[in-house]
Amino acid sequence: MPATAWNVNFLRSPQITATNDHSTHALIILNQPFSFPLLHRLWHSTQWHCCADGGANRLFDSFSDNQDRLKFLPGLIKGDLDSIRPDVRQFYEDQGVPVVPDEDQDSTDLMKCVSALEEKERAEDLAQLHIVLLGGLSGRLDQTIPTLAYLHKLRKTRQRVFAVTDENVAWVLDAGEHEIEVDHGVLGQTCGLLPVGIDSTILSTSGLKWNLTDCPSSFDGLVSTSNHLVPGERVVWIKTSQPIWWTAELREFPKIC
Ligand SMILES: Nc1ncnc2c1ncn2[C@@H]1O[C@H](COP(=O)(O)OP(=O)(O)OP(=O)(O)O)[C@@H](O)[C@H]1O
Ligand SMILES: Cc1ncc(C[n+]2csc(CCO)c2C)c(N)n1
Repeated sequence: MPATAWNVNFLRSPQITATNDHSTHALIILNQPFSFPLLHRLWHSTQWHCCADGGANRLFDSFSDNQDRLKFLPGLIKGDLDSIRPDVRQFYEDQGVPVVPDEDQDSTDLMKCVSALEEKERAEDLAQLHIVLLGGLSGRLDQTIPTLAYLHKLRKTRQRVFAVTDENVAWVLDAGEHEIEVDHGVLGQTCGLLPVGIDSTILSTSGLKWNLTDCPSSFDGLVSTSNHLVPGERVVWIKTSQPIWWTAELREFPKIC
């Protein structure tokens, strides 16, 4: 099997990459803090925008006036709607944004948004969009670990699902070989390979400061944390016998005036 190629071009400045193909990604905004530069960048590199319940409050609060708010209207707000504020709900409903309640108490608001995306893909006969989650890696542990678990499950049915915060971009690498294109303008130095949700894996890598060769990794043994990308290296190669979480540090994006 050839190595799976990965890039995080959706995090690059649209000015740098006119080739940024925003028509292939969906953004799901979760209820966790994020900076405006990160939102701005992700918004413009994604085609469909969905807020998971209280994620709508975060989007709304990213702007000081309605004129700017109107430039960032999501395609959908979905969840059990116990977190969205009444004023935020009213504002988006007035703009014609569908605010869809789903009372299911066995699935999270994130899961409800992914189901909505899948319904949209079916209804519009779309090719699968790559999913970008804004948030989901920090905050309450009983929300964070389910995000880690959910992306493990999604890898079986979705091609690409990324979780992005101001500090990290992370995703699950399936068993096999991967080549990650490293954009040093977007990614910081630090990265990790985290054996979450598996008993153990056998890892080999190149392009990192601390490389591994056929090395077992597990919670009982080695976890590659605080590893480094090597300046000048354009590709990280990873071979893993089991799915593994890959995480890389993000550089701070420039302020938007
Ligand atoms: N404190 C948190 N820490 C980490 N992630 C969070 C946190 N709060 C919310 N999220 C993420 O944002 C999504 C929307 O959250 P929201 O606050 O609207 O609803 P919730 O009622 O707390 O979450 P849920 O209904 O999904 O259990 C959640 O599904 C979860 O993925
Ligand atoms: C074993 C088990 N644990 C917790 C919940 C609660 N729960 C999980 S997702 C969700 C919806 C939140 O919007 C709620 C309330 C459950 N159903 N089953």
